[in-house]
Amino acid sequence: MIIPSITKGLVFRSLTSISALSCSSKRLMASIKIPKISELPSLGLPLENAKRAAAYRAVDENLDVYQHRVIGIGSGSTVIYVAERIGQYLRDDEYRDYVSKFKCVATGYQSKQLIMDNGLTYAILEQHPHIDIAFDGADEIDCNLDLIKGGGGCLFQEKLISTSAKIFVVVADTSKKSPRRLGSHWVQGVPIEVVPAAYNRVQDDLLNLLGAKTATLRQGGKVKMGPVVTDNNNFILDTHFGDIDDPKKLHDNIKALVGVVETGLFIGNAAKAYLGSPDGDVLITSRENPAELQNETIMEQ
Ligand SMILES: O=C[C@H](O)[C@H](O)[C@H](O)COP(=O)(O)O
Repeated sequence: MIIPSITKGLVFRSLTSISALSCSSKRLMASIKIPKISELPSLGLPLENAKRAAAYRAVDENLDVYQHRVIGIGSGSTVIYVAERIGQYLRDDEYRDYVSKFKCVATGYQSKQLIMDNGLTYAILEQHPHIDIAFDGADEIDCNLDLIKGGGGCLFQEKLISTSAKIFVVVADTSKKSPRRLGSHWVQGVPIEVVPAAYNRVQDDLLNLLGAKTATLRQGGKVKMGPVVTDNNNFILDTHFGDIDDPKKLHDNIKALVGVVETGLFIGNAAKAYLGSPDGDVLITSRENPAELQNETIMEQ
């Protein structure tokens, strides 16, 4: 079992050094004590337990309630638990005065909703261009902490937010770990956001100039006839290259094509990744220690 990270994390360490707060506004919202990770009821679905474990640990161990002010909230099904955990801090009297001052910037429509649904303050990057910390999911994570993202179609704004953040923390379940090189797990292909008028031309260039095996215009399927349109009114080409030898070079080559807005290759900007398992264990890798497994034994030391 994982030791409850609330007793290990940044939040707790900071708490020990401050005295209790007083504020009349904190009575406006019903107070809860933040649930300990070790005491959380099962969500009934192993994958959801894994995602929640990763997200809660990532928040508890990296969010500095007393120092951080601008928070990036990513997209996807795992980051739901990040927003939920930060919302729990907001409802705890110990932290409310600090968390209520957070400005949360979103990577798309879904994350804007998550921010508001959890009672947090939504803000825009134009007003808050310097993000203290950002949390986001990933579709594949390699041993260098390079990522494929954009499975949910949010890659451009995700890159904007994650590269504007001093600390970028990835949250995912362990199935997202790349078995070999990037591209070997997320075989649906690297998502590439393109200007609609250029999608044919970019598709040809990907196949003929950059050696893509497939470059498929993402379709809405049953929920929307025709191509998926991103939050930025663009299209997405899911482009499979097989195992990617040099993700940075491939990213640079794709970006050089006229009509490309952004790629789902996130190279060199994730500081840490939290990968949850259904039993609640969390594998933590960091840029300094890419292969390091910080399991329950290490956490107990
Ligand atoms: O466009 C979507 C994002 O890049 C997501 O962060 C990514 O697809 C991971 O999503 P999930 O947490 O649902 O696996």
